[in-house]
Order: sequence, then structure tokens, then C-alpha cells
Amino acid sequence: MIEVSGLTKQYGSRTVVDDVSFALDPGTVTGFLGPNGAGKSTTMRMMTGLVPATAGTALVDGRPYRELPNPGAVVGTLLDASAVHPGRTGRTHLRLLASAIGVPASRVEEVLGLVGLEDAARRRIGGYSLGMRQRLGIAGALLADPPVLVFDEPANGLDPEGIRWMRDLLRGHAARGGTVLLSSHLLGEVEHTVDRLLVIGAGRVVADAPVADLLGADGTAVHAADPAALARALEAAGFHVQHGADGALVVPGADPGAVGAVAAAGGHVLTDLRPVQRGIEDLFFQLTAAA
Ligand SMILES: Nc1ncnc2c1ncn2[C@@H]1O[C@H](COP(=O)(O)OP(=O)(O)OP(=O)(O)O)[C@@H](O)[C@H]1O
Repeated sequence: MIEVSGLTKQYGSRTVVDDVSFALDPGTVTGFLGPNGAGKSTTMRMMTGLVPATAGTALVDGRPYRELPNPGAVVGTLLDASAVHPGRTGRTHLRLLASAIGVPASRVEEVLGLVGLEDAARRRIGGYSLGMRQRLGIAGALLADPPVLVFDEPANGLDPEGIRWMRDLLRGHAARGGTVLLSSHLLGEVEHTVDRLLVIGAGRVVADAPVADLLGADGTAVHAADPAALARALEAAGFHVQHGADGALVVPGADPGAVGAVAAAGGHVLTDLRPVQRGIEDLFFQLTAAA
């Protein structure tokens, strides 16, 4: 559906997106993560023809976005929610968009309902909150019910209820066979929304894998009746032991079975033994620190 290959952007002598390649498949939500300035927006803008690429290609159904007969019907974009006329009402804004992409006006009422803006539709956009503007931007992206959604920071300005609503919307879209790319710096939010993570640091892809692979267990936490004795036994067995909260011993990189075996061999009484999940934030900092 979407094939990005060797995508590169230079501004003067600065390379802000550097040889980025990835593929997005129908039925998946991909989270595009990276620190500020990593190149997420620029990549999404190149994918949708808003910014010319210095090198590389981004193909939607085998063609560059700008060569699609009706791009809005194929890719719904949310790239700059503030780029709307503040004097227009939400409904007028959507009606103009609808006519530009050949969508009947009746669909405007449907998307207003979908994003929960029915009551605000008659008000001028200039008086909308940031979250309402995001909802309006999402309504615009959904007008033609396109199979692909490319959303830059869609959670911006949304309250927790709005973030949950957006998560359900994007998951529902993928469940119906759609393809979703969303960028975010709200790492905890992305963790529960996406199937895949595409992580970018300083313009380069530093990880591209299913969430489960990237966020797997990363060590063991253990409580023992005699923690000092267990720590000595684990170190004697070659493990590196750290002291965690509440008297827990944390053994990075070890699975619970290996820690349990050392304890059993030495006759140590354990009161708790569990894998330590690597959080998305840890992963993010590990991956991007080197970039
Ligand atoms: N028009 C431009 N001219 C020069 N430099 C630019 C331009 N647009 C973006 N950049 C630079 O490119 C780099 C990547 O910016 P980009 O907005 O793509 O990052 P991002 O990952 O989306 O960051 P954020 O999370 O802050 O939005 C930044 O250093 C930015 O300053």
C-alpha cells in the first residue's frame, strides 16, 4: 500500500531526513516516534507531496501521492490542524473540502458526527479549542473514507477522553483493512494504539518492528527472604544485580527461570519473581540516544 524508499531531505547542507525506507501494510497502525526535530513531519510531508524530496520515493499504491487521480480519496492527512481559515465555520470548511475532493455534502454531517463536532459545526473555527481543531482536521481527513490515514501528532490538544476516542477510531480503521501512520511524542499513548513502531532519530530509522518485539521483557525483578544472600548467589553465578525499590533485586537481561534456578540451587526462599517489562520510554531513549 505505502512504500517509502531511500527518502531523503536536505535543507542547505543539513540532511534532516536521511535515507528513510519502510513499508506500511493494510490492517496495521504504525506509530512514528522520534524526538523533536527527528524528521517525522518532514517525512510525512514528503510522503504526501507537500515538500519535495531531495532523493528517494514514497509510493501509494505504486504511484507518488501527487500522481494519484484523487489523492484525498486514497490518503487522509492530518498534517497541520491550524492551517484552516479562522473566519469559516467548521461545517463550511468541511463542505469546501468535500466539494474539492468530490464528496457529497451529506458526508459532511456524517463526519461531524463521527468526530463529535455536531454542536460546534455552526461556530467559527477561530473560536475552536486546539482539541476541536484536531477533531475538525480528523473530520476532513475522513471525508472520503480513504483507506490510508497519515496523521501527524493527532493527539495534540485532545483530552484523555479524546485520546481514547482517537485510539478507537484508528484501531477501527485498521480493523476494516485500513492503513494508518501516526506520529506522536506521547509515547504511552502510542504503546496501546499501534501494532508497529517506526522510530526515527536525527533523520534516520533506528527501529522498525512490531511493538511486542520492541517492548518485550528485559530482565527479572525478584524479592527474597534474604536478599543480600540471594544477591551474592546471583553474582557468583555471573549475573549483574541491581537494587530496586522495596528491597527488590533487579537482574537486567536475565529471564525469571534463570534467576529462579539460582535461587533453588542455593535454597533461597523467594517471595516474588517476575519479568521486568521494558517500557516504551526506556526503549525510545535507548534507541535514539545513539542517533
Ligand atoms: N522548511 C525548513 N527549512 C529548514 N529546516 C527545516 C524546515 N522544515 C523542517 N526543518 C528542520 O528539519 C528538522 C526536522 O523537522 P521535523 O519537523 O520533520 O521534525 P519532527 O520529527 O516532526 O519534530 P517535531 O516532533 O518537533 O514536530 C528540524 O531540525 C527542522 O528544524
